[in-house]
Amino acid sequence: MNWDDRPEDAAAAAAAERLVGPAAERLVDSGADGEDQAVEAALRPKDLGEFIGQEKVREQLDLVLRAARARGATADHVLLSGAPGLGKTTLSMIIAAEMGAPIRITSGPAIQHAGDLAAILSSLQEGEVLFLDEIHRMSRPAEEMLYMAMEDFRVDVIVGKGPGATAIPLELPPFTLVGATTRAGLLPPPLRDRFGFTAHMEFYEPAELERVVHRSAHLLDVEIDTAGAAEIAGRSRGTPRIANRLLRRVRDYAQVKADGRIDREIAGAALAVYEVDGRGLDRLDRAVLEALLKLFGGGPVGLSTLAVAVGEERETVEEVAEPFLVREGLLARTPRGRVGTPAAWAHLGLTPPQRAGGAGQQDLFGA
Ligand SMILES: Nc1ncnc2c1ncn2[C@@H]1O[C@H](COP(=O)(O)OP(=O)(O)OP(=O)(O)O)[C@@H](O)[C@H]1O
Repeated sequence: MNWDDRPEDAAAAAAAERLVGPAAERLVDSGADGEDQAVEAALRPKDLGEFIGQEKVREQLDLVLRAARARGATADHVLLSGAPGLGKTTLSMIIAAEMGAPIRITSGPAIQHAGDLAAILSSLQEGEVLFLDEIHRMSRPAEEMLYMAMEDFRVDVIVGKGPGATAIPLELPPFTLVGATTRAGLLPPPLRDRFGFTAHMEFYEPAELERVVHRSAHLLDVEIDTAGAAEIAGRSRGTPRIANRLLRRVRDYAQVKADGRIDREIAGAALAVYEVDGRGLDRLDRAVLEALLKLFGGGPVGLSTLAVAVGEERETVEEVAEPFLVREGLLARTPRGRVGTPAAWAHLGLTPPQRAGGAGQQDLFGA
């Protein structure tokens, strides 16, 4: 039996108190929203020197780009993998800027037919950077066309249908493909192998995010002290996009409730209004943890049951709340279901129940 779907659990949970409503717009979502896109353009670092953190990636990329420039060649294709909001788009723009090349931006889902890709590729200028976001979501035929384009700078355009169809080879100017993906493991090996340089982007350390916050505050003309920046950085879930978004909300608060300057107290008070706690958990994250600990004694409990208890879709809990909770060591996915860790009990200020025979919560992790 799949422990996530036990009907008795679902029934029990359905009767349980609903802790929250549907997932609202989340301040701590690492994806971009409309407002972000406009501000992000202004806040993006323009060259590798301005790009904060990711030391190894920066060092390696710097070598790749310098060497290409020295040879007067187009840079090798680059694959960037990592969670949303860590700076993949920013890096692709930096690659273009460092190479003195124009950039074309598109995404996997936008390329459903090989013809869409052929149209883009055939209109590239020599040396141009093609940024393909969510490259793992491209259609199969487009992907196959991309193999040849990356390797030989050539595509075969199929004209006609059925037995009369002919392939017309089309020469392409040399270009640099920068592919971005949140799931490098989903890329077929033939595609992965065609990238000359692959970089995995890690979540940022609090000290790095503090620098991101200081830099953005400076660009937005906001006064902020070290403690205020640290407060925002600590709640930003390792993600520059979230740090920038929280900074903007704290700025609003500081303007309305104080004199516009941000310190630890103002940052803390502002983020309390937006229900982002000291560790970066928001209302949904805490609702999941609270249900897990308070309603189900810390688990193990099936995912569907947990989702019903918080009044959310199973996918929302699994894809939106859980990855961060797991990363933070607050929730564990065990074969018997979800379990709250000792750190989760501590974070919510609750005491774990003693199990029969004196077994504590930790014993569940061996399941
Ligand atoms: N290393 C960094 N230093 C300073 N700011 C950064 C850094 N990385 C990202 N940012 C800022 O974070 C925001 C989001 O970055 P970006 O759009 O590049 O992320 P992404 O990984 O492409 O996200 P997605 O996968 O959702 O497209 C931008 O405003 C950018 O300026």
